[in-house]
Amino acid sequence: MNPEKLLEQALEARNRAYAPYSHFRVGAALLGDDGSLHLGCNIENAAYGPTNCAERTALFRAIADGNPPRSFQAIAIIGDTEAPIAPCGVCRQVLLELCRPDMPVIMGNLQGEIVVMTVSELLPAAFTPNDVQQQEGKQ
Ligand SMILES: O=c1ccn([C@H]2C[C@H](O)[C@@H](CO)O2)c(=O)[nH]1
Ligand SMILES: [Zn+2]
Repeated sequence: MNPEKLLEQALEARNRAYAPYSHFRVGAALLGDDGSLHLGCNIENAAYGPTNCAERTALFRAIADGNPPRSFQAIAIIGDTEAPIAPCGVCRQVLLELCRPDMPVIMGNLQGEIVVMTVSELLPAAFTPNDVQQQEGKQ
């Protein structure tokens, strides 16, 4: 699937956003290695903190549906931003955990602008799953 088509799917997912506090709607579409599609939207909460971003909704949904970590081809994200929307820091850390570091993150906005960066480009000098696994080896 090309980046534009995956962004179209993310735009569909954006319609499902539950954002009564910020009114800022975000959609995400995660493409599996097997061609499966996993949609996510942001889901807000009156207590604010429990809010889940569109990216994490798509990722957690895919994992819960039985897709193994790092079995994804790409994720597209769309929001009504001036420049193509960039994932928040928490989502970057989750992307690094559950996706391959060279996986493309396709970022878009409603004007049709697109920026593509890899997961590791979005979170340089990261704390990684490997750092914890090395500690396990010392015990
Ligand atoms: O990349 C982003 C940035 C923000 N949000 C959501 C969180 C919150 O519901 C609203 C405003 O930050 O947008 C996302 O879902 N993804
Ligand atoms: Zn986020």
